[in-house]
Amino acid sequence: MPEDEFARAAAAIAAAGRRLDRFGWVPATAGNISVRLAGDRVAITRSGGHKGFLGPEGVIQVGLDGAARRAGDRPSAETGLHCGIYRRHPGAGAVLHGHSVPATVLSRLAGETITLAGYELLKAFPGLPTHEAAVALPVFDNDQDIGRLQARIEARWEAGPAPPGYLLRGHGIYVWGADMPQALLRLEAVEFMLRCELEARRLGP
Ligand SMILES: CSCCC(=O)C(=O)COP(=O)(O)O
Ligand SMILES: [Zn+2]
Repeated sequence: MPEDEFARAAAAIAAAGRRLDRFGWVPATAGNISVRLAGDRVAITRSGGHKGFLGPEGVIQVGLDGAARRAGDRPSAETGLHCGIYRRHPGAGAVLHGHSVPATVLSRLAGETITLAGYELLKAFPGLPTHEAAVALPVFDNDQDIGRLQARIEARWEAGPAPPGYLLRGHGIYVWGADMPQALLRLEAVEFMLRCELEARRLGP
């Protein structure tokens, strides 16, 4: 029943918000979280709420075009990025966006990618059975025009295979998975590796 599906998705989103908040990845009202629903619908956080304290009204429904299903609802300002992921990657079932210190700082220092290599936790990414592999996370310049930003992201996806995540310069990170547990696992793995990269830079050569 669609209402049960939405209630389950809203509960998973609220639990994920509490988890991201515990790590300090959604300061102030930063971050947004979504789950794909049947029938080209998406459950997504309302804009402007604290993602660590999501109540029953904190999650709403949009279509895959990003439009709110209920008049007057204001979905996340970054809904277009979530819907862009679901449209392009049919296997995506949940999307997480956070503003951690490592993602924010490293994306400011990076070029077009951040390469994570030699970490055991790379195994959390699809198709990487050993720690000897590498993942090149795309880094896009931030843009308040979400449609324009999404067009640049799609152009990158058109250019070839890309990992299930990217960074926005000086802003934060997007990661997705087949479902919420997989999205959380990937986000935690990549955040751990970004923290290691930041720590290594502090220590110097
Ligand atoms: C207060 S953070 C600025 C907006 C942002 O980047 C974000 O992640 C939260 O926006 P939302 O509309 O999803 O609350
Ligand atoms: Zn954001």
